[in-house]
Amino acid sequence: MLNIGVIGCGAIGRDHIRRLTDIVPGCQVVACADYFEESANKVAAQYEGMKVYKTGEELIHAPEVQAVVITSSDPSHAGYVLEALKAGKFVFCEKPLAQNAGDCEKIIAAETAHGRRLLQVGFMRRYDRGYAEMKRIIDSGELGAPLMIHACHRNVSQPDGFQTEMGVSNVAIHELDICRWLLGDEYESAQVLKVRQSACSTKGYDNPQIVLLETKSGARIDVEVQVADAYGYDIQCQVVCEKGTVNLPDPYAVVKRANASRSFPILTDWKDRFIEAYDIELTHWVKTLEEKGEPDGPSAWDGYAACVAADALNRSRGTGRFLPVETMEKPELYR
Ligand SMILES: NC(=O)c1ccc[n+]([C@@H]2O[C@H](COP(=O)([O-])OP(=O)(O)OC[C@H]3O[C@@H](n4cnc5c(N)ncnc54)[C@H](O)[C@@H]3O)[C@@H](O)[C@H]2O)c1
Ligand SMILES: O[C@H]1[C@H](O)[C@@H](O)[C@H](O)[C@@H](O)[C@H]1O
Repeated sequence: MLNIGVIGCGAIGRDHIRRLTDIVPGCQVVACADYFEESANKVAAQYEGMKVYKTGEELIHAPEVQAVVITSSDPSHAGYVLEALKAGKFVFCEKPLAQNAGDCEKIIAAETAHGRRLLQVGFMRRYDRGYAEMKRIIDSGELGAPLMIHACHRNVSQPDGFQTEMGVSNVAIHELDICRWLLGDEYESAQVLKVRQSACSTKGYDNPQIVLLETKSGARIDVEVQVADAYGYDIQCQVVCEKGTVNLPDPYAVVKRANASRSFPILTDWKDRFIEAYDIELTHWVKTLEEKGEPDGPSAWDGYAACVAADALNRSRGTGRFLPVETMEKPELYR
């Protein structure tokens, strides 16, 4: 039985605690912490024997905690990951791995010093059945080489404090990971464009933005990033290959026929849209720790590659130019 401590008791922290308790076999959440102690106390009160720590650092070093799940806000990720690696503990960190590529490099240095993997990054889309089937078809070669990806990432709205850069570093970071995974390719250059702005966002951040990427093999990717669309949580992805295309399926929904129309609901929350992917992701994580003694899901290198692209995109804003996406040499541990 793997004893887990969770740092961050907000939306996804609570959701992961629920699934680690009710769905995922072979583990239990024994501790939690949150910047607002009250949030952690409220969560712990719902689960028997769950201990609350005042700080994330105390939780990481608690002797009963064997693995740490980081679900606190983006700026806190790198510090907690480094602390967990210092303690030699397994760590699952929600995306993004860090706020910039430089912090990811520190994490890579800390993990490679151990000589084995301890960290997995929460790029759960790799565990979604739709994306997995798209990858299987692309990898089979039956459609020839992939040439282009057209994707879009639409959220209903954003909380206060959301900023333009987060449209890339927090939101499109999922596409930055899934596109290089689908194509088995790396990025060469990147540019973000501002387009005609939507009246749905009046809070000072750019919406929509278009993320453009070119890969090393010359494939082109465009991602519409709409962080306040006022209608639903809508994730689309089409990979165009030489001899055909593959599309991400829409989530299961019953079609209703009434009042002279056919209709089906569109989800509004990422929790529901990727519920199965999160379940599979964390089940796989716990299973591999138990069976192999280390994780095999998205690595520090994957977290880093996405952050390098995100940094280039955010630097490109307003320049009208594609900027190079340059990574350091890939350490042996991640090959
Ligand atoms: N993989 C996914 O699809 C997915 C989905 C949602 C969120 N996330 C990621 O998970 C993280 C949390 O997102 P959320 O939607 O739950 O946000 P949230 O705001 O609902 O929750 C964040 C929680 O972290 C706490 N917190 C903030 N700074 C902290 C610190 N330094 N130490 C301890 N606790 C701290 C806050 O008090 C809050 O309770 C974000 O990094 C986000 O990018 C990933
Ligand atoms: O933190 C969330 C989460 O990662 C969702 O999957 C994404 O769609 C949202 O845009 C983001 O804010």
